[in-house]
Amino acid sequence: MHFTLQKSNIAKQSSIKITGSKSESNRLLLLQALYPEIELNNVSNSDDSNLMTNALKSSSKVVDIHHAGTAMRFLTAYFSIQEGRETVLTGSKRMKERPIKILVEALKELGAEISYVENDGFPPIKIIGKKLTKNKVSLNANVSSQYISALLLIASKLENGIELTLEGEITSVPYIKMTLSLLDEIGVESTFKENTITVKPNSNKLEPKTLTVESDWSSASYYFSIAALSPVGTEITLSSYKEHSLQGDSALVSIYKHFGVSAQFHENSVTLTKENTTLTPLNLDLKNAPDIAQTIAVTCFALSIPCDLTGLHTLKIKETDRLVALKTEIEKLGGSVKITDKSLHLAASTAIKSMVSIATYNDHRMAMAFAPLALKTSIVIEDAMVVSKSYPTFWDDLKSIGFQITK
Ligand SMILES: O=C(O)C1=C[C@@H](OP(=O)(O)O)[C@@H](O)[C@H](O)C1
Ligand SMILES: C=C(OP(=O)(O)O)C(=O)O
Repeated sequence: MHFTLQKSNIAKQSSIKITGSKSESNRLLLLQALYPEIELNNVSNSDDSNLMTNALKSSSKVVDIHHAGTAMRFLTAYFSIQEGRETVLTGSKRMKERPIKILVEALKELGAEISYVENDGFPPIKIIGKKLTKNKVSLNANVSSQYISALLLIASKLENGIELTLEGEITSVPYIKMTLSLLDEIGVESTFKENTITVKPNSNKLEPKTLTVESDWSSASYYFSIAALSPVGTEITLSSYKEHSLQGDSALVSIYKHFGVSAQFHENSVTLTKENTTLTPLNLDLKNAPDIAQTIAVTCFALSIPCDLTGLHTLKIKETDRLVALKTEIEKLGGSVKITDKSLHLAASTAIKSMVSIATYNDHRMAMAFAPLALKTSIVIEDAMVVSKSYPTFWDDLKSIGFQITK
């Protein structure tokens, strides 16, 4: 279903409650399956987290996780240690193009039994659950941190824990640190020194504990963009957020100062305020926060600021090739974009074309990143319900702050 967003003005003051982080949720759901004494609050209502919950409960042989990358990678590790169980883990057409070989090889090095059902190196995969007895493994850390988090999440259930050597430049580091912090919160010990991570085994029950998932910072990015495109004095309050987050995308707070957006934290929320600022070109390395690249590129386009975004080598294996998708859609709107396989250069724009129809390529972040442009001009977002992958109430929330949206 396509949505038309008429050129809109938003309320001077508004507030939004955003669902729990899908990254934290999908880690904690897996840990809860391993350690049922954990209780969770504010779990994400995203498709990806619902798919994770259902997959962990499912006893069927074929488990389909659709577009959910974290679920695919984390469950590959999880089913590898479900002794005696045979599982075929599959996903959407796009999931079958997202590489998994590095993780599969690492698990096999630990003793896992995994084979490819269709194409070598890609889902679907057949996993025969086993007791994994080895504990030392090394893997290339430059393709996806999700492979590393997957191994870390099951590590404490291995007889000897894990000693992981990370080769090459480590990408998306905050997501690895998030995994280790959550292990620490539930009482599993680990170390991360230089390029080696160790996790201690723990076959015992843990102290019963309730953990509250912080709301999703990647979802918050769209409100940083909205604030940046709004008149000076506009305030948007988002909950539930804290100043010291486990989520690397909380780097938004410092990044969006560049666009005149300040963030004040309260007990359980953060207020974004648009302030007067002089706009200058932006140079940014996003290897630690790849999911906010689309939001930032569109903010720059809307504000006519040239930008150079680097560290984007993981974008081409996400829900779509996000570099190509960004270039194609920004150029439809009148912008000029150059891409390599790891960077994006946006020239200063002159005008934004009106009523352009933005294709979303089964990528929630394409839909959400382009939506703030409605503060500048009318725009159509194709297949708008794609947002449910991470943020099902996105359009209702935009309406509640003043966006005029029709089907
Ligand atoms: O571990 C996680 O929760 C995630 C890690 C990142 O992936 P990569 O490590 O593949 O960049 C990120 O893009 C994804 O949305 C969520
Ligand atoms: C890349 C993403 O998700 P995943 O890799 O888990 O599919 C995302 O949410 O932007």
